[in-house]
Amino acid sequence: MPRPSEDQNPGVPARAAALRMLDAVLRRDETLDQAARHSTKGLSPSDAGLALAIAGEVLRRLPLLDLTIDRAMRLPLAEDAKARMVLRMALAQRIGLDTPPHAILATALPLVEGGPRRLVHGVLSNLFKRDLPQGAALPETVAKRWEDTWGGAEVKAAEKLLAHRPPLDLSFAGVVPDDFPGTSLLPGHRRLEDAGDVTALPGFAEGGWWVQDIAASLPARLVPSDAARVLDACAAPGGKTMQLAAAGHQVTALDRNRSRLGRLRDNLERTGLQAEVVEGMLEDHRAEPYDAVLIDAPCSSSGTYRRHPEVLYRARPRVIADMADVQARLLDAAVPLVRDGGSLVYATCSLEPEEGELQVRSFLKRHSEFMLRPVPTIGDFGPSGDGWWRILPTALKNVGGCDGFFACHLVKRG
Ligand SMILES: C[S@@+](CC[C@H](N)C(=O)[O-])C[C@H]1O[C@@H](n2cnc3c(N)ncnc32)[C@H](O)[C@@H]1O
Repeated sequence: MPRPSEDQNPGVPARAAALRMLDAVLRRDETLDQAARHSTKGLSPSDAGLALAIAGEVLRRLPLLDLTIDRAMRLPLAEDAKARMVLRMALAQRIGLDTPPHAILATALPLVEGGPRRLVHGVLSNLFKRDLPQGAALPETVAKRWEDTWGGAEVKAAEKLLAHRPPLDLSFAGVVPDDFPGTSLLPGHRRLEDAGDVTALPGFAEGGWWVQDIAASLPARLVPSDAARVLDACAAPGGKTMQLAAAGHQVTALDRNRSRLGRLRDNLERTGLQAEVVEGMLEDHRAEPYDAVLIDAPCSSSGTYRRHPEVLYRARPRVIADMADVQARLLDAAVPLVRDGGSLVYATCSLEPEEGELQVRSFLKRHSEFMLRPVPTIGDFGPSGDGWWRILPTALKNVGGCDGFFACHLVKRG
């Protein structure tokens, strides 16, 4: 995409970067993080942060923004028109970031220089005089899928959570200091609203804690405390490896992705925790059977919609089906790596039954040597279905919610 003349207003480069990011996410299927890496090159950290925030606000509200735009147009605007994206960004800044109308206009119009400038100016001037819809909305296909699977209350809860940036959850390696800010919802956990710069929080340099959504902290809690050797089979960037190491297990952290393993090593170094780090595929991993294997499997990530709203556009049925195939292969590959009587913990940050309930039921049909051990109730999280944790959007809804998640504990008969 050509870069507009960005010297007109100091706020334009951040908006131009947001435009490039949205194009990369919605047309080239990139994640926001991937898109941010190449779209924000050369920007100051604060401009890069602003570009990311604008793109995120658009993705949280896209269906409502389009409805508002379509109602304000006399002639329909093409779905992929640049003017539509500029209008979406302008409305998202007004609604989600409270940017003043004059600042929005001054930075939006240069993006359509030599194009439909008058149209964009007219539509925005008109819309800024009206009440704009404040909420967020799931794409229609996702809302329908989740309503069919989980019911309308879960869709409503998801849309409510999506409208706000989520609180920050921290997991602690040891006892949480009494004077540490925030609210504790589980042992070893603190939740902070508007945490700001995490590196400025007490204990960052000492590595006593790391950022981890509370739902993502559940699977490692299923590994029995007496499991000596534990394989974290899809380990990077290491949230669960750190939990397991902090709980005293002897952990092998395996992952196929070298750069993500680099982040895992950095995390271990910062927290001073120990694990054997192995780069490789679970399918090729050969070792003495472990007391427990944790598979935090790659998935559609649809449960992370609050922090990564682009998953709502990327987690299409084809992607879900492909990831379910990968997960089945990983589960099968783990079977010989679990000792008799040992544990296999399976988890995904997905709200799709194909990556959770259905996956496990079909594994149990293929492997009669395994059985489900019901998960316990800890804090507000209790077992559902056949005895797993199915974490839905209504979970913790009065205290800021959490990621959608699935986790279960399988035991190999001894
Ligand atoms: C959901 S992420 C894991 C997150 C991690 N457990 C944590 O808590 O930070 C899934 C990981 O699986 C890894 N992965 C995917 N296929 C794999 C395979 N066949 N063998 C090993 N790792 C794999 C990916 O590289 C990715 O890092």
